[in-house]
Amino acid sequence: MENLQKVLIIVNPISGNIDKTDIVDRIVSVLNEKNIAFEIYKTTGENDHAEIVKILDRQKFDRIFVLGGDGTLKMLAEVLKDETTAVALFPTGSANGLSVNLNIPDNLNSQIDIALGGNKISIDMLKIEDEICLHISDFGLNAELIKNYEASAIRGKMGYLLQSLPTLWESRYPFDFTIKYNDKEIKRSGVFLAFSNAQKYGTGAVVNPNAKMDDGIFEVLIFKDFDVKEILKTLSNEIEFDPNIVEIFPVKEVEVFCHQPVSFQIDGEYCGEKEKVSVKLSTRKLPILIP
Ligand SMILES: Nc1ncnc2c1ncn2[C@@H]1O[C@H](COP(=O)(O)OP(=O)(O)OP(=O)(O)O)[C@@H](O)[C@H]1O
Repeated sequence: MENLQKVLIIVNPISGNIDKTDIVDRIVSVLNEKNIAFEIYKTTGENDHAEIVKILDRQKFDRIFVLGGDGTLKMLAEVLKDETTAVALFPTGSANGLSVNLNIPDNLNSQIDIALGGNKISIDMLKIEDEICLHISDFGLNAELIKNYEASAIRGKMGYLLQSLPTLWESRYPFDFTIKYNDKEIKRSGVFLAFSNAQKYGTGAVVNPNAKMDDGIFEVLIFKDFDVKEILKTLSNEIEFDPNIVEIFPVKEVEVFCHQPVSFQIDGEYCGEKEKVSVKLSTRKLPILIP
């Protein structure tokens, strides 16, 4: 174990509808046993970016523990400028896509061991206009599903399942895209187009089987048709898609223009309908502790 002096613990009290008191108590008792100082910040949902910047400006932390979902982590990623402070995940959101991709276990003691251990990966982050994306962002059918899910009362996987048929029924797919990258311009039609730095969605569906989160590139994925056979492959561990249905290519920077406004999402948060987005690798990476 590195010589850890001080840890910042960021707790989102509402994420995933989970009471985190016992989790925090357990973490605190381990830190006390090991004589590691700590500070706890509870998010409020208002002004958290600015409050965390103030805390990080005031002092240096060796580690930051995050108890929340993808949204809480993304908020930290947007303000954490010091790439030597590694982040530990305690996945407690309704969507924990990054933890799923990094194989963070469910067991709290294992999570604490990882958080205090020395195994790290510095993941690439995507910059989409002014926002950070940590794993997958997309145009089309999946973003429409997230929009309908956010408007419904039922959370979790069942909530997504219940919204899947109405989403398919109402969708105006296929969507027409013009994609500009590496001085090329191509036109494609598809049910969804994703920018992906990760292999899977938080639900576990594998859409970008060969992705590496720290390789300095990300992938553009286009599902050209609503093909049940190819969609079922995302739920298995099969890693070869039919190239006539699924096109995947690596980029460092890309611009996508839609021929009409299309639903768009970043890391599971619906962002409205958009006609154009520019995506590039962030100049910063995010160091995360892994098993
Ligand atoms: N104390 C709080 N009260 C209400 N909202 C909060 C609070 N703290 C953080 N938030 C909100 O929590 C969201 C981030 O939650 P996160 O994505 O980490 O977990 P989640 O369970 O996946 O949440 P969601 O179901 O809303 O996506 C942000 O929208 C943030 O504004």
